[in-house]
Amino acid sequence: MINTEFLSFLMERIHLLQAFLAKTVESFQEWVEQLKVHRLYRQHVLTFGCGRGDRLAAEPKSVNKNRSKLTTTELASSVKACSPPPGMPRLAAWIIDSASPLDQASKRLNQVEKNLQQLSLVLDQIELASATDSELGQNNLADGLSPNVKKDRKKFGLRKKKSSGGSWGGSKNSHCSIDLSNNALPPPGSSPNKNFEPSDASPISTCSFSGGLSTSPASNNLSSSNPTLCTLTRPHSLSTCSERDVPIVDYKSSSESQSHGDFLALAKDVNECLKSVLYTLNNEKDRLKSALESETNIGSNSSSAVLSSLRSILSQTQQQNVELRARLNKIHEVADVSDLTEPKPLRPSLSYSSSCISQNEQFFDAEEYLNNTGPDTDIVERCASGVVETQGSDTSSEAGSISSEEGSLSSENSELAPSHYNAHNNIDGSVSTNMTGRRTKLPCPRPNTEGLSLWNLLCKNIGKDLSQVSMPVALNEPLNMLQRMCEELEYSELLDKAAELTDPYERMVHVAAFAVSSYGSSYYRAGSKPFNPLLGETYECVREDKGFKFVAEQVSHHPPVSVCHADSRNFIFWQDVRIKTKFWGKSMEFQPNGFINVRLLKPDQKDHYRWNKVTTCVHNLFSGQRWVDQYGELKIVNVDKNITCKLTFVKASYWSAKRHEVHGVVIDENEGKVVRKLFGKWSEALYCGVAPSAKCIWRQGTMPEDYELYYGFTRFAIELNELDAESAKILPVTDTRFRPDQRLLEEGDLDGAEKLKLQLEQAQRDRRKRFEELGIHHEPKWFKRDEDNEESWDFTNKYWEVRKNPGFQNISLEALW
Ligand SMILES: CC(C)CCC[C@@H](C)[C@H]1CC[C@H]2[C@@H]3CC=C4C[C@@H](O)CC[C@]4(C)[C@H]3CC[C@]12C
Repeated sequence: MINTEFLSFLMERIHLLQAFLAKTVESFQEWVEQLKVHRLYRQHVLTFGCGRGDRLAAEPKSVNKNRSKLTTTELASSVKACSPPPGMPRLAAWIIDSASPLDQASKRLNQVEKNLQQLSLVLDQIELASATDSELGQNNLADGLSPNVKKDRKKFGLRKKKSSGGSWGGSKNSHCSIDLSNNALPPPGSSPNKNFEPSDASPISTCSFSGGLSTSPASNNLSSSNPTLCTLTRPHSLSTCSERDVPIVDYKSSSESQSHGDFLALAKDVNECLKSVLYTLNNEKDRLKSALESETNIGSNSSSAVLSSLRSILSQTQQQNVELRARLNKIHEVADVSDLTEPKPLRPSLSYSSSCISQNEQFFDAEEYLNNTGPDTDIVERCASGVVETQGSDTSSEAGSISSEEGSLSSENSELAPSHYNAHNNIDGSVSTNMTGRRTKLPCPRPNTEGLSLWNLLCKNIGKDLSQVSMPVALNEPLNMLQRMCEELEYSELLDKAAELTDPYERMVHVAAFAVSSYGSSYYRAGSKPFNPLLGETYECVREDKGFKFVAEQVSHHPPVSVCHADSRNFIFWQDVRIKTKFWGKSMEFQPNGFINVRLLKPDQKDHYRWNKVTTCVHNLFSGQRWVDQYGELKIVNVDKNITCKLTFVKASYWSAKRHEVHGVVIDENEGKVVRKLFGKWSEALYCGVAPSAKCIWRQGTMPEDYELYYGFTRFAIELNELDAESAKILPVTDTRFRPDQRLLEEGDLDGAEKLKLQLEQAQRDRRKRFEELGIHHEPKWFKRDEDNEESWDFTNKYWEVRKNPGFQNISLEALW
């Protein structure tokens, strides 16, 4: 009775165990699958990098599906194929190392499942036997086993076990010891190596078997229903497992007792296997945990290493910066600029460009000395609003910088103005100045001209002379044509250098570089046009640092003609500019007529150079991205020495990537041979000779900070319209610096500028009318027509005489505004 109870109890436990195991196996296998996928993903990451790893990670389902079809061996071999290189992260190493134990554990669980099925069959047998025993009350064979069972037991290596006390007998009440409790297992979280060691060093080898037995008809059924079981063998390792802790149930030489023996052997196997699996899992869990921890540490360590190296680089750079500043200050202190002081003592000058020719000056960056006061947001907002109208176009001049191989600089200084007063300071009252007191920034950035329809304007004026068409002031830059002519002297050092040279060819080379340099800054100025000067308007620029004084006057309104004259110890420069404009639809061409003249004063007075201007073209008129091109032939003639220089400005072509190219030759016309070769870019530099040994004669200077926001002005251009208190007392009222609409534009007051501009233009028309009615012909104040050449204008030098004595304040000048 007890026996039956015990059996049913056992049955119940086994079913429970089976159900539990079925679930466990299922979820374990699921987990193993997931792990496999993850392992593969990590392998991909290791092999191909994160990009592909991510891709894999993005398709976990498909990977999972595909991968689940792989056998464990395939997986293991694929893992081996991608073995991590030495020094790879611990996590990666774990992924690869864990492949084999986990696969084994998975196999073992499968086995356990099968064993449980066997157990249940054996139990059925036992039940059957005990029922038969009790019902028929008869014993079977003497040893309690059928011949078949005996055979099978031999075959599978199963044998009866003795109890721990050595007795073969035992109580029927003895417990079956399929120990599912955790007692024999390591406590959670403990290291399996320390706390739990299976009998064999390798948990895999301990129980890598599959059990299978049958003696009874039931087991025969089993064999036939599951043929694999018949072929399964029990390895010797089982004996290792089964030597210990086997609970003995003593049955008196009956088939039942033998079945019990089988049952116990199987149960013990299951127990050992489960222990081993648990061990493996715990082991792997711990290893995974420590791998993860170490990787996290490595990650944080490496990022902190990067941070600390960045910090040290930063501190080094700061140190270098401090040293550089100190050096610059020293340079500045010892810089000798006295030799530039002619009429009055000269203040230290600041550089504008990348290089210059002067020997005893050194380059230092004006920005180091900034007071740094930019326009505030208020001004910017004002700039962005309002659209005004302006008039016509014109010529102007620009300059870049010079360079020589020795390294040089171009510099500027102020006109003796001791105070930094600017009659039209920044709106917020601040002035950004450099060391000499000259400003380094315009008071306001260029207004936003989006939405300005140039197209409508041009359509309305088709057929008209565009120089006479009034254009919105928003299209203007706060400089006029007279000032742009002065801008051509930015690289006047080239002329100083030319004057020093005794070789006439070299002198020509430097004059040619000066001619090219005047186009340099126009590269940045496609966006806006200079103001048209009013008739009688003048502009003077005294640059003691550069050693020249310049004066210009608007001598004609119809057609607009601007003339200028500059004096220096080393040269005289003069030119008259009339611009012919052609509108081509999307682009506009400007052809300045007239000549530019330079006379080098050293070593003799007979070195006169004259040249024409090439065509300037503004492309993409109606889109924001206007760009400038220069093309044509520029011929410089040395009138006195019969030496010429022919320069070609190559037109930008759709078919070529080359832009802004200039090349040319210096020809000794007396001998009819090329004596020098020149090449370069008008926006960059001009070289003499043959590459790669060519010598750089001129290089465009660096642009100031935020130049795009400030009309693309160079530092030299920024200073041209500056008005300080002292100059304000000296200058004639006709000087451009007093022109109010241009000043308002500079300050960002578009509405005010527009209104004033219209008023001034109207006043000019009225004046003209009045003069015509009175029969008075306008006579330029400071220039007179060349008697031999109607088109040409001579400077009378009266301007400087009157300036000196009695002073412009003491003579009456026509009020233009
Ligand atoms: C519709 C608008 C925006 C057109 C703008 C036209 C501007 C960019 C044009 C008009 C007249 C042109 C100037 C004409 C003459 C000279 C003299 C030369 O030695 C250098 C280039 C320079 C100074 C040109 C620069 C570009 C220029 C200023």
